[in-house]
Amino acid sequence: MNFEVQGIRVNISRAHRWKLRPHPKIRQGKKLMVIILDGWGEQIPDEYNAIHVAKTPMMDELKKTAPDRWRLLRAHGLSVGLPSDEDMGNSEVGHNALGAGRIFEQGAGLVDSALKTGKIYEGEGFKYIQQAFAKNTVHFVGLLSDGGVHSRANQLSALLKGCVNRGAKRLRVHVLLDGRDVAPGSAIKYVEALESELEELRKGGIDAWIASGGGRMAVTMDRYENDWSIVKRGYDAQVKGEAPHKFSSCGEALKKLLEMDPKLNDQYFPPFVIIDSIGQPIGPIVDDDAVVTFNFRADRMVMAAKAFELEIFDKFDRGKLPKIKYVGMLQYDSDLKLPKKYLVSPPQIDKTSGEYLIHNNIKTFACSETVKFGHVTFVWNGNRSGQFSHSMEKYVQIPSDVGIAFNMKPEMKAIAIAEKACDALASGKWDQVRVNLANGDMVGHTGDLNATVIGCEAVDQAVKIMLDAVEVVGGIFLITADHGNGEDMVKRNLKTGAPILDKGGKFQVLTSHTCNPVPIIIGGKGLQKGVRFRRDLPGAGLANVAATFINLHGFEAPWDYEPSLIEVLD
Ligand SMILES: O=C(O)[C@@H](CO)OP(=O)(O)O
Ligand SMILES: [Mn+2]
Ligand SMILES: [Mn+2]
Repeated sequence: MNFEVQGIRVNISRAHRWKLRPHPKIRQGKKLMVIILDGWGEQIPDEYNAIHVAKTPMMDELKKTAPDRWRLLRAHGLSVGLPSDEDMGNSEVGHNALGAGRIFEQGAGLVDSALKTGKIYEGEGFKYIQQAFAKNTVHFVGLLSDGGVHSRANQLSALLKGCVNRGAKRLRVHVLLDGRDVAPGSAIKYVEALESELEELRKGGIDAWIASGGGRMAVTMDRYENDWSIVKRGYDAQVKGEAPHKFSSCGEALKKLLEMDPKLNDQYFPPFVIIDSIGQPIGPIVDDDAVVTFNFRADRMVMAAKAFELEIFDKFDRGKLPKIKYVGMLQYDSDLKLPKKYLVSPPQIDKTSGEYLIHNNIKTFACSETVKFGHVTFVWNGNRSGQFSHSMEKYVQIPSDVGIAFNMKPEMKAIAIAEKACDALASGKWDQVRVNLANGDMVGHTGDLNATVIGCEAVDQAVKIMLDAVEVVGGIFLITADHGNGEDMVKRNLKTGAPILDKGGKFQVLTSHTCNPVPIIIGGKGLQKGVRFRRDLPGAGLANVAATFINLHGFEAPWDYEPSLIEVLD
């Protein structure tokens, strides 16, 4: 559409037309169930593939009986906006792509470029922390590994050096141990590397130490307000210098805590504080210090950001809040403007499918359990809090189990989520019912193969319950996943695919996501005859899904979305 402003002809980009054209062949008005299986990839069907070992009659049948409506999608690397195809997928980039229908360069790559070009040092965020360089301490809080899902150790190293080169004199690092995106037991490797970097800095006259630490699942990195006590433990160690365990170095902490509990996985290490020779913590966060949370991924930093920044805060007793200069590596929530200051601007994910749907009168119900709730809402909507429309969208959260590792209850809330979804569908109020089933991922991350098998069986049962409900209303279903995890529970020789065994013949557990493709399946009584997957998009990925479900709702997808996966044969 064209119009004139002050004599200049302006063309309103087609992207801003929220009204979508009716699909030429697919009718509107069918109910659509969108099911995201978290951490459910496709991989060699052997004994270390929990999804293969699990009894999954529903998913097996869908694969066998509808070859035109079952295919694989890329869910890692460049297909989801990560720096390279060596990068495994993750929930944030996966759900961003699913919901936005396009590929956006994600935090990992944005931080890499900002560090490489030096732009990171020119922004408002850096200038803010720079005020603490001359007389105060700069603290770095974040996940120490090269998993690349939430953070990357080489970005921390570059930032530490960048701060020193620009005048910082006193640095403290508060490390969160991984063992989830990287091998369990590998934390020591990252700690040693960091300790030697800090030692180098000390040789140059900089006062630089690791000041506290703990495992990511026990300290700081909770998400979606599942368990504030995790954030409190981190806050107490980092800010107050208080923790149940005190050691003279981080290396010693890891060694001693492992001696106390040899089975302890890095991600569950209790909080610890490093103390000096007279027993005082060497790096509590105090007035006028600067604090950087160096994770680029939002979900597991939002709560800590609130604890560091919000004046009004009632989640736990912070004591006297020090007056700090706090920045995030990225802004973690652009709607809440949290944190206010940050080093790198997050991806601007706009015009997501959810917003199009409400403009086209498609009403959405979204549901998951707490640990994945934000994935099908906040992350799906381009890291945007809340609903686009309160009357046209409803988001329901089923409380996750708290205080246990998920291999203790691997069924998680799959059945409860399925039942909620069925009720929503049967109510007739909602056109799209969207759920995330967490088991393949959350149980997969524990590295417990048997428990993951049980978790995947629960997922299959939940899928069956939901597909039966779709059948009753004559609707359509679309099942896919955000990345792999449960389909591979063992470290493999990259060339042969053979499992790597340790000296005792035991397999080496894989707790991380994978680079495997994920399935996508469509079906249901309401699916128009002749609809099948196109054959000309062999390299399609998660970003092609949004156009696909917009078609299934009976609309043409926005022109700038990645192409739809389906075609309709006459
Ligand atoms: O647990 C998490 O934070 C990540 C892995 O680091 O998993 P997901 O991307 O599936 O949320
Ligand atoms: Mn996930
Ligand atoms: Mn995961």
